[in-house]
Amino acid sequence: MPLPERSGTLLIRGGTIQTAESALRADILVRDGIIAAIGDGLDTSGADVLDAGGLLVIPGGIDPHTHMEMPFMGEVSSDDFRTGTEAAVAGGTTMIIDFAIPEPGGSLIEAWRVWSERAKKAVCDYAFHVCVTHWSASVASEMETLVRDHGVNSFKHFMAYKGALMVDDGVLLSSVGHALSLGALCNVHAENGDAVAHLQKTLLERGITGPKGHPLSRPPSVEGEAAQRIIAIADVLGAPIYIVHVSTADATDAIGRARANGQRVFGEVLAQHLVIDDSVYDTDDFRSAAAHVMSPPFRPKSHQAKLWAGLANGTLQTTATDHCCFCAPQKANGRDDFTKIPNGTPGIEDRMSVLWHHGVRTGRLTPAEFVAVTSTNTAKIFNIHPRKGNVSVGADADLVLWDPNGTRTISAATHHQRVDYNVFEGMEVTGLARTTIAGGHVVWHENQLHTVPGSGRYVARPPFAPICFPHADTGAAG
Ligand SMILES: NC(=O)NCCC(=O)O
Ligand SMILES: [Zn+2]
Ligand SMILES: [Zn+2]
Repeated sequence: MPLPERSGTLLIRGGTIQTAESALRADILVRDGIIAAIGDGLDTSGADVLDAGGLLVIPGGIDPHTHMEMPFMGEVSSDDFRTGTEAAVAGGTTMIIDFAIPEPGGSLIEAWRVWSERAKKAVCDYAFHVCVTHWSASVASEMETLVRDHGVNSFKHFMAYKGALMVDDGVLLSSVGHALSLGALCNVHAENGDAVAHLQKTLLERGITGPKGHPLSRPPSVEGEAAQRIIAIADVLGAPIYIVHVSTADATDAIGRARANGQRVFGEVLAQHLVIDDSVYDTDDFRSAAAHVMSPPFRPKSHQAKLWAGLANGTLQTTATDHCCFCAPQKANGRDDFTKIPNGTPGIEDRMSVLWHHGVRTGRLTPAEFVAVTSTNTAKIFNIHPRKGNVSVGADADLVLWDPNGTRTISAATHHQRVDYNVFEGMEVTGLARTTIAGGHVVWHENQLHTVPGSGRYVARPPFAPICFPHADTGAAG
């Protein structure tokens, strides 16, 4: 089928609309980037037609955790906002939330400006969590400005990376408490950074300098302890909290207990952690082992069942990729010292297929749950629903014509990510994006990109997401 012109009006005909709630056979009329009508027998004069026969029409994926062109560990991650978002749309993701990270001791607003400049070449919509890496009166005041004037409703904290991004409990208490008063949600990378630093030192002293030392320096209990600690801090303050890249049974259980007690704790899991285990470090091939160095590291396989169950039973709500690419020459910085290997793995192009193949096709997730954990729940938690993560009249036309039976083999040889390996290399997956529509325009169709750098828009996110701040939603005293 030929590619429709960028005419502004598009009819998606013959598909089954799959949302997080239901499946419905209906056509969709898109006008000026917005879903204008849903139904049969729509007035479609002048519209370009996309045939969705045999396909599902789903909300475009939202990846709430990416790091495009991020300076980190002496390098800059290799996918920029153009290449990274092109890879995103090729895989059915139409929005990312990246992280603006201040210089040490620096301004949060300046970081937001720097990242806004970098993101101007994005081909799909984007937003930023802003990182809090230190505490002062000016940080508090900048958080307020970011929420009020810049559409930021989430702040990120690292409990790991001692001597760089890590914050202590005092900073966490101040920041989470302040964010609560602003109606903003705090994100946390939960690993005990002191324990990691201690174990790294001990391992190096014992002569363990290769990538095998990486998982040994970050055992599951390091994540479990930090998850419990931030949950306790949030409980003390009565604040919601969002834990990024949950990789262990330990942290999943901690979130489950907190939620059972009524705490608003949200958990994110990465596509990579769901299907790849720690056997990737069990090799003397430095390049291959270093390629898999990310934090938290890949875990013993036994953790994966808990992560999948967490997604299915609602303990974990979102899936992400922590897309953070470093090529082999960058990873080689740590050839003689695993603590110097830039941490991060790619994933943005393959998250949706991996989730469909290993989630839906195995019966772990229903198609509705797939939509919930790939877009809708993220849109609700970060307060951009129903504009995003949704197929309804008035919503943004970020849509994917999803082929539930289409098959492809994942490979760095064919992917669009600007990185020289793929952690899912050779994996044959069923379920793929035939066509991706971002902001009403076809950006991926029949295996071809049709993107326009700069067509992505910044998405301002208002504070007090109802799912995080139910008191604010009802008007009751909080
Ligand atoms: N995850 C990772 O290894 N790199 C990116 C930074 C972070 O999210 O911790
Ligand atoms: Zn992290
Ligand atoms: Zn990250």
